Amino acid sequence: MRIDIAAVGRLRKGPEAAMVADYLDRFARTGRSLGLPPVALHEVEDKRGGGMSAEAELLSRAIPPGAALVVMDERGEQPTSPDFAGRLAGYRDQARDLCFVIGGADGLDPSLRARADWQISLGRMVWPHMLVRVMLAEQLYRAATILAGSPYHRE
Ligand SMILES: C[S@@+](CC[C@H](N)C(=O)[O-])C[C@H]1O[C@@H](n2cnc3c(N)ncnc32)[C@H](O)[C@@H]1O
Repeated sequence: MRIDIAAVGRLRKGPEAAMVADYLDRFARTGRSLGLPPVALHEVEDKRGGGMSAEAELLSRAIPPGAALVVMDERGEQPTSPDFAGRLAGYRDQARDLCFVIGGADGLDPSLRARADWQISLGRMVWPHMLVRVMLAEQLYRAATILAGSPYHRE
């Protein structure tokens, strides 16, 4: 199994980058004994102003063939953290690769959303894509702690 995040935009050094790195590092350490691999982050940038369709093309190249496509979108399903952890464990148990996709300022091209295996919403409000990276990284770490039975997550 591999886990990737494909995201539009380059995250410069700063608080969001530090938080993403910290949560992904914690995920890697907690996930090791659970059979969960470290997350690889792929940033894509369309410098030609081609909009969502050009971004979709770049994102598609970053999605490993055969990986379950998990699109982050405010219109998606709103799983609980234990649900999210359970689904993550399910993909691991099937040895299925997983790729999370986060759009840019204009959002994700409908063609990408249409072929998603799962659309996850972090609430119905729209968040800046850099914060979505932080929240996704935190939820991955939280999921690993839930699967490990550690007391980080409390209901
Ligand atoms: C600034 S938002 C783009 C919003 C855009 N207006 C749209 O209609 O999609 C950038 C990206 O962050 C992610 N995002 C923003 N809010 C989200 C939410 N509530 N839940 C899940 N993902 C979200 C999505 O991947 C989105 O494409």
